[in-house]
Amino acid sequence: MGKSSKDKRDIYYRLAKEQGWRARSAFKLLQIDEEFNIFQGVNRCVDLCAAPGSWSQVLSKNLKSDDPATRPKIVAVDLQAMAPLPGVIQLQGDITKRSTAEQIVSYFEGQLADLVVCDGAPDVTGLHDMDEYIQAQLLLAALNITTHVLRPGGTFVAKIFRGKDISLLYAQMKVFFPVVTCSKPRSSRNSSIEAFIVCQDYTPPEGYIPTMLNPLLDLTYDEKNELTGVNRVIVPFVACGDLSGFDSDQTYPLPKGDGAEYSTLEPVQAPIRPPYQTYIDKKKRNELP
Ligand SMILES: C[S@@+](CC[C@H](N)C(=O)[O-])C[C@H]1O[C@@H](n2cnc3c(N)ncnc32)[C@H](O)[C@@H]1O
Repeated sequence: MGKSSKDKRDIYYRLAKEQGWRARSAFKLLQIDEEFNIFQGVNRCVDLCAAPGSWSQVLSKNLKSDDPATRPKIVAVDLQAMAPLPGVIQLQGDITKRSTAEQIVSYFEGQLADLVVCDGAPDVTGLHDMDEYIQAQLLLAALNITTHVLRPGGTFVAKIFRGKDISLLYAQMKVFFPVVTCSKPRSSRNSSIEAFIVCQDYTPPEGYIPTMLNPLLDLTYDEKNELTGVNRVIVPFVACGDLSGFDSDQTYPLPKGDGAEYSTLEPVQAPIRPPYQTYIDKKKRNELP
């Protein structure tokens, strides 16, 4: 018997079949709620990376609106289409794209969500560093959208991979949420580095203006749309490295591929490292433009 067929027969897989959940992941959200009570008082919710839709099912069944005349509003987003669910508005799109984020924001028509959940996972490549990196990018895209739609005091729950850079992600979440907890539901396989961060009491930094511009994720920003205020961080730029052999009053393009110009400072007496040595040799032989 192959490993995958054995895995599929675990208790949560069978329970999901019996109880009509679209995926065994439903139990992860249910168990997170058991521990953190995240559904209480939620009238509006966003389910990011929602397909095939078991988390949306859980939300649709468990959220109870304050006003019995209205259903809680749930917006579900995924790259893939998913079968319709009662009371769930679906949006097919990529959460790392600005246009998708804008559509989600527009669904809320100025009202803010009480809860944002994200069970996003890339197609795993098996290259752990790559998988962790893409997972972190999804998480940051989810956080970016969250800063637009979550009400102060609201909750954000997202899947993470507990890799070696996880403390950096925790630090990024702590900028926006005073209470950040890492949770591993029983239904999440022990063999997986998957876990969930439960970020509570959304409190953006004073003066923080949510922006769709995230240079990490969407390179379509331009000069007119520059980040401003506390969103704009300027770090010192320091040229370094061995510059011996360069004229102090001229600039030379870097070898092809670097896409930048290289300004010279005072020549320094230091051992010449190989890449520069080649460059300097070429310069001496007048082979450079
Ligand atoms: C583990 S599944 C989610 C399962 C879902 N929570 C459920 O309970 O049915 C991960 C989902 O993330 C989605 N996804 C991955 N990258 C995405 C992206 N950039 N934008 C939107 N969805 C994405 C995939 O299409 C996939 O459906």
